[in-house]
Amino acid sequence: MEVKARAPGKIILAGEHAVVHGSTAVAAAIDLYTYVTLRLPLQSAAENNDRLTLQLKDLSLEFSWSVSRLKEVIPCDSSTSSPASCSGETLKSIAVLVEEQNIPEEKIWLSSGISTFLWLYTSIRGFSPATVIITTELPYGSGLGSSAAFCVALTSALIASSILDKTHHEGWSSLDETNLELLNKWAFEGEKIIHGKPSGIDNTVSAYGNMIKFCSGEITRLQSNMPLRMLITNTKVGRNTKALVSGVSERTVRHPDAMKSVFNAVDSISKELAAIIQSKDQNSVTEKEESIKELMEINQGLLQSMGVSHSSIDTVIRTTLKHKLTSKLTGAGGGGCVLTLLPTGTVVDKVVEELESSGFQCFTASIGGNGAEICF
Ligand SMILES: Nc1ncnc2c1ncn2[C@@H]1O[C@H](COP(=O)(O)OP(=O)(O)OP(=O)(O)O)[C@@H](O)[C@H]1O
Ligand SMILES: C[C@@](O)(CCO)CC(=O)[O-]
Ligand SMILES: [Mg+2]
Repeated sequence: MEVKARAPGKIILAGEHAVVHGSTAVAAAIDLYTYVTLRLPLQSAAENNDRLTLQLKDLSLEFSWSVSRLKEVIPCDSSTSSPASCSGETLKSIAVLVEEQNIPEEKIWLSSGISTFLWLYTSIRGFSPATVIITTELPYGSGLGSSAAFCVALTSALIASSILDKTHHEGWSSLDETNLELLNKWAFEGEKIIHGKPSGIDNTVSAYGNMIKFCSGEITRLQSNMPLRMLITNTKVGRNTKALVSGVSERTVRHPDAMKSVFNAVDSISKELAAIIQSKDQNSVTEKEESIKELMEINQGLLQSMGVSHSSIDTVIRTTLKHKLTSKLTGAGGGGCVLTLLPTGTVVDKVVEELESSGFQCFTASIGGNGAEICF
């Protein structure tokens, strides 16, 4: 049997980092996906094939464990029908299984993803053989939610494999609300292994799609009433969300009052942004775009004060400003991707040429599309 699933990456329009500390944030799905194919052997063949294999196709990497080895190392009680956190002890056992795979040194950043794979797989499907093939259109570790798309797509495929009604649909179809809620909870637990202390916004927007306002786990789906175009520039500076999130937490412990004010300001920015995007009033689009521009500028300043910007991000901001365009980092920062608002009528050729001549990679993506989907 074969099940396919896909889940989108995201951009955060306002509120990253502060959202981890209880502020509101606004995020939208983008039309770049992570795809998972789950191949389960037929019952008769399962006896001869007792392996769980993970293929990361884009990286030409394959990892494989015998099911008996998994059973020997991973505590059995980790298999449960309702989403629960991976204990420190289980994570240590899983790390042993990951180390045995001798991941190439230059790809060692994959370790947390592979641990998450082993944990989600064995928790949801138990100790059974399968081949899981993963491909992605998202750059890894660049602020576009590659980790969340990975967790959501994987969990969608695992949950879909246990849905009994496998009526064949043409193409991709979404999951029902109950399964969406379930997979989102599992994906959040997976994100914890990769991010340490995620807010849950990335897995939620990847699971549900569209555009959302998110605050302390509360989701409000937003209906955009204006055109919103963003240029995405990948600085190609590698970074890791877990380290950046914990850096902000450490700063918060050192300066609780000052940081509280920063997080409050971000909360106001996100709420105002959500209101502008949803507003049906006939204010000219130009006026709304001017307000969004200013909010992005203030948000970027606050992200700078949280210590998560980077000289490469500053270069993108300066370059786009020469073309009268406003930018802010998106996702965890520290490098990664930068968003530039493209007001109606903007011609991007010149600014893209200048950014790319500095070694950055630019692209546009459609904002606010589908969430997790499956295909039998
Ligand atoms: N397709 C994938 N296959 C395996 N592991 C993946 C995949 N995508 C992401 N990961 C894991 O997620 C890690 C990157 O997650 P990280 O949260 O640091 O960045 P991001 O999710 O791209 O950006 P952000 O969290 O800022 O949106 C990788 O180092 C890897 O461990
Ligand atoms: C930096 C952060 O706010 C967003 C990463 O895309 C982390 C999180 O919310 O989990
Ligand atoms: Mg991430």
